[in-house]
Amino acid sequence: MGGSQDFDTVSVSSFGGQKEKILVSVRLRPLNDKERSRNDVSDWECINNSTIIFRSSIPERAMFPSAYTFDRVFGCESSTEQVYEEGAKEVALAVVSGINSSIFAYGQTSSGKTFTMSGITEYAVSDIYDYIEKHPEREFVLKFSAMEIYNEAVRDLLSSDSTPLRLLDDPERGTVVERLTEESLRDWDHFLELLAVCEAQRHIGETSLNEMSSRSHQILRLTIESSAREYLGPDNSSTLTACVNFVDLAGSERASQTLSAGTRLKEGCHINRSLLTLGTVIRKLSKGRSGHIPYRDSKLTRILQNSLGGNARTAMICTMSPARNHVEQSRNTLLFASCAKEVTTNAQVNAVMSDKALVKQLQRELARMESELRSFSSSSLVHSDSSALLKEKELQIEKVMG
Ligand SMILES: Nc1ncnc2c1ncn2[C@@H]1O[C@H](COP(=O)(O)OP(=O)(O)OP(=O)(O)O)[C@@H](O)[C@H]1O
Repeated sequence: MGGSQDFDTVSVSSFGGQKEKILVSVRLRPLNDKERSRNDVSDWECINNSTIIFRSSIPERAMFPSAYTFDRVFGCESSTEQVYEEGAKEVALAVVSGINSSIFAYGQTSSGKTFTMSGITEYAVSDIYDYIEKHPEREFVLKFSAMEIYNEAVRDLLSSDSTPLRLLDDPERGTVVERLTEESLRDWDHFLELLAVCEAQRHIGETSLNEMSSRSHQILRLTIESSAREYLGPDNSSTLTACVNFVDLAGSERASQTLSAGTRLKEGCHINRSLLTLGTVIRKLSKGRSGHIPYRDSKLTRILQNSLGGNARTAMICTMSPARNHVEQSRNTLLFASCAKEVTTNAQVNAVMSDKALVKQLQRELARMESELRSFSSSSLVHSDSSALLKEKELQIEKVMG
């Protein structure tokens, strides 16, 4: 297997920040055999590209809202490819331009999260390879890692060692998962091989741990670094780096109830803390940024802090069953989705500068300041300010070279 994530000797700077809302879609799956066999009926219908309505003749349901609007809604006839094209592609592919991105699947158990997310992951990585092929002037390095969070323990899905991994705080990169395997991707086939490894690792979990599939979160992460193959002058010497996360969340039944009522926080040992915290974080962010946002209360929200209101573009696909029997869960999913669409992120282009490029840039700044100092030497105030700045730049160069 590949090496683990290390702290690089590069500095990351972000520029070109753009505020935008999380792209929120809802996907309705068809009734499944089990639902049909118990004569369950479908209560939901997508009436156009962005509105889903509740159609029920039951009078006590009339008090609930009956129409919900999102960026996109997909009815049961929609293919995963369509969901990808219209609900995830633009966000996922931002990664090739140095912008972090995340695609989440949220919904109750067996609503179609894994079905949707595994398709989206493959379509996105295939498009990324297409993009790379069309840009021979740049050199791309792809790294893949995969983790699972179960009962607040983070596990490496590319390693047979199931020891929980620790989270560390890095001043530049935020939360880092210590010793997480990072495989350099050779090609598409290698990617499929690694997906199979993840699936097998998850499978072991499912048989040994009760309800693992719907109680755990899976994060597949592709990190892409790119730089121009030819030297195009000092201003183009930076490398772009960003990652895209494909997040298949735990089943939202139970946890989502706190989002609506805020009262069922104490569900004893069955609480999925990460999912509860995700609900709280999304609810608080949807009301604006005032007050404390409890990212640090769970592993999931710590690891994905940037994707939740930070430096990233984010798409959320909320999956639901159309069955009347699941109406409460479906409403909770729609409530979560409604909060998510109010959340704003601030995606930026991440440029990594090598030590060599950094020294060059500092030397250029130093030369500029020296010439400024000469022309303003008559003013003692400017002189003392500039001298201090010069000293600071010199120290920076010494530190980088040293
Ligand atoms: N849009 C869809 N069209 C056809 N079949 C679907 C669709 N969505 C889900 N399914 C089927 O429904 C079943 C449950 O889907 P899936 O495993 O993706 O659910 P899930 O939300 O990931 O569940 P869990 O939380 O338990 O892991 C699978 O057999 C899947 O193939």
